Formats: sequence, structure tokens, C-alpha cells
Amino acid sequence: MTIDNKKLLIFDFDGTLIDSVPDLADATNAMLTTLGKDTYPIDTIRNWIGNGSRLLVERALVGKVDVAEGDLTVEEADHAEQLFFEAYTKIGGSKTIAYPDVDSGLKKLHAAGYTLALVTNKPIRFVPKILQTFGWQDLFSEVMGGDSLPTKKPDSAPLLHVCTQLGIIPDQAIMIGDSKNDILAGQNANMDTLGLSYGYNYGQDIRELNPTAAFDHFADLVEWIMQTNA
Ligand SMILES: O=C(O)COP(=O)(O)O
Ligand SMILES: [Mg+2]
Repeated sequence: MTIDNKKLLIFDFDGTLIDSVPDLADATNAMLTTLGKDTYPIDTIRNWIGNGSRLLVERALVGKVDVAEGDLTVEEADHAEQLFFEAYTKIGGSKTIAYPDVDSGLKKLHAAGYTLALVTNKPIRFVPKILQTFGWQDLFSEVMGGDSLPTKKPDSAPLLHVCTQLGIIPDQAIMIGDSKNDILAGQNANMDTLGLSYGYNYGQDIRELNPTAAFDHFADLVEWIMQTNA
């Protein structure tokens, strides 16, 4: 499998560059505790991440990944989401870490002349501080959150918006992520996609989504891009 002529690398955030599950799990459980509900182990909460904080909160309230219409009222979910935001703001990413070789890998790709962008389903308000914590704020030419546009991944809109903003056609972009939402968004945008197996994908192997290629380590992905994209 080869790729060529790529200029833009669009990265997912949670589960791809950073392991944010410990903080997201703490914030989720703090919200549940405030509401007098049972808390959940981190391994359960990991499988509820990927579609933004609203769905994470709703999944935690009903205790399962599939939330049916009518399971919750809008008011209930609004209130719980507010509590989650307060808890996550207070926690402030204290247990969030970068995956191995992400820092050096991003810098290597940036130095090689690639344009880097970030498209996460996380609400945008939480993103700048985390980027700053890792010193990545100047690496990304465009940063989109799950609430930056009316639709989020797996919709192609945030990816296509980034391309338009940067004046780069989708054919010259690659979407890189850990979740089916990333791979589907990339495929919906007619982009090549690269999967990473170590993140959060509802317990499913990312290879089942048929990305252009998949890797178990970030360093291997960086090497592959540098070698195959002439
Ligand atoms: O907030 C989420 O649900 C996941 O965020 P991500 O798109 O950066 O993986
Ligand atoms: Mg992710």
C-alpha cells in the first residue's frame, strides 16, 4: 500500500495523540456521584468515548452505549452535561498523557513540511489548554472541536472545512485516528485514512473499518508516512 502527494495530516485527539480516559472517567463519575447515581470502572467508560461529551454523559446516565430515544429527557441530559463540564474543567487534564512518541512524531512530520490539523469530537473549549500543556499549540494550522460546526465526525463536514480553510483538496489529505468515527469521517470525505489500534473504538479492532493502513504504535505510523509519501 502506498500513498503519494499528501500535504495535510488531520489528526484526531483523544485516543490518538492523548490518553484522556482517566480524566474523562473521573469527570463522568463526579457527575454521576453528584446526581446520586452509581459510578463505573474506567474500562467501561472507555467504550463510551468517541462521539463527544454529550453522548458520553447520556451513555453514563443510562449505563450503556446505545441510548434510545425516550431514555432521557433533554432537561436531564442538559443538567448532567453541565455537571460533567464543571467537573472536567476542575480536573483540568491532570491525568492526561501523550501516547509514546507522539510529541517527537508530530514535530518530525511538521519539520518535514506537512501541514497538521486537529479534528476532535471533544468540545472546543477544552482543547487549547490541553494543546498548551503539551506545547503543541503552534503545530496545528487548524483546530476543530465537536461543537465547532453543526455536525461532528463521522460526518465529513469538519474535515472538509479544514481543507477549505487551508486551500488543500481532500485527495491531498489523510485522516488519522483511533475510532470508527475518524475512519468513517475520512472515508466520507474521500480521504485516505490511517488507524491506530491503541485508542478507544468501542472495543472493536480499528482494522475492521478498512482504513488505508493501521498501526499499533504512533512511531510506526510516522515512519510509514515519511517513507511512503514521496
Ligand atoms: O470527545 C470524544 O468523544 C472523543 O474525542 P476525539 O474525537 O478527540 O477522539
Ligand atoms: Mg479518538
